[in-house]
Amino acid sequence: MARGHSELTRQIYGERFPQRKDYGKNDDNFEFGMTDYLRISGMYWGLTALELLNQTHSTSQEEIVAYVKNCQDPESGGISACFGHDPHLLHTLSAVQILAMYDKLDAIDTEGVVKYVTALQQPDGSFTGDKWGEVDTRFSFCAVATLSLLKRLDAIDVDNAVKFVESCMNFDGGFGSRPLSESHAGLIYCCLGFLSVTNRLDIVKRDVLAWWLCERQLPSGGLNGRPEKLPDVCYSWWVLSSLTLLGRLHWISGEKLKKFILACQDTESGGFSDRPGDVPDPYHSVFGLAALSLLGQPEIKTVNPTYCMPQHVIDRMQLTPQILR
Ligand SMILES: COc1ccc(S(=O)(=O)N2Cc3cc(C#N)ccc3N(Cc3cncn3C)C[C@H]2Cc2ccccc2)cc1
Ligand SMILES: [Zn+2]
Repeated sequence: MARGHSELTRQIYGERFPQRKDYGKNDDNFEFGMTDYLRISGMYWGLTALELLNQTHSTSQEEIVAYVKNCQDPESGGISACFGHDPHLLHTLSAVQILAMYDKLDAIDTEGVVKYVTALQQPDGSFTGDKWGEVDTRFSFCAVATLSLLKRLDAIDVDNAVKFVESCMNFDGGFGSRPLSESHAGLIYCCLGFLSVTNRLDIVKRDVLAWWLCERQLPSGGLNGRPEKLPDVCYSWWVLSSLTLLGRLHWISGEKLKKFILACQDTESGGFSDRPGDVPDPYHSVFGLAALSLLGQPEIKTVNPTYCMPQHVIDRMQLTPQILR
């Protein structure tokens, strides 16, 4: 099993390794400034990793909730990665996931979030990521995941949103960013997560897609995101969660994959990197842990394959995203 839980905690907060990457409160250091653009998502990655490890964290929930609240744009209702940045669907979802984990959704203007998400739906059913207009199936998932966590899926045209995602399905059963875009494991997870939330997994070519997904496994045991690409720990999550939603997790070798994921854990800090020997980070740490959870690692709490959040949070919220058995 992954080395000490507290080592990963230190990796994320850097308290015991000041010379190492400090993701902590030291807001005048270089890394802190250079990661402003992803801060609230970085918080979701780090805090979810700690929740899956059943670790309390050194930063108080009140401080975290206050930070998230401060990132909500009063005008649009959207939430940004960092105070003063533009709101975006990616970060709005991360913010709602964090608050849902702590049962503190009432700390923000939830109707403002509903207004922001609803305003991003396009006539063809798709969603843009923000006001600058980039359409991507990633944002379809962010939209319905956010609204379902707020119990407000009624605010959008779900049937039209499903029609757009269905239009992005390829001959290989996979999905891309937009119609006719190449299949990619990350987008397949987003589209299956979208269909799981909207209870429309019936439209998927189940075994054609499951076959494409299990062919992501390489001799190293690791998974890649597209044919001919290198393995990467974050694809462990995208592919495994997708196979779990399809009821086909057993189509890959869990033992070989577990060996690859553990080979990516940094022996000094406890964090996970994309590939063995690379620098660890909170993103690959949470997706490595979440993948190990799907593989049944007993020391890690059960993760929900649709939301990438602790299952006990989804249960408390009485959410029942569709999963094919
Ligand atoms: C280190 O250069 C980067 C490059 C991009 C980004 S990013 O745009 O914010 N982002 C999130 C991300 C976070 C971290 C961490 N900590 C590290 C990487 C990484 N990538 C890049 C990556 C991951 N696997 C291989 N690659 C090259 C994905 C990317 C896109 C994404 C955003 C949100 C949700 C899912 C995926 C951040 C850092
Ligand atoms: Zn990666």
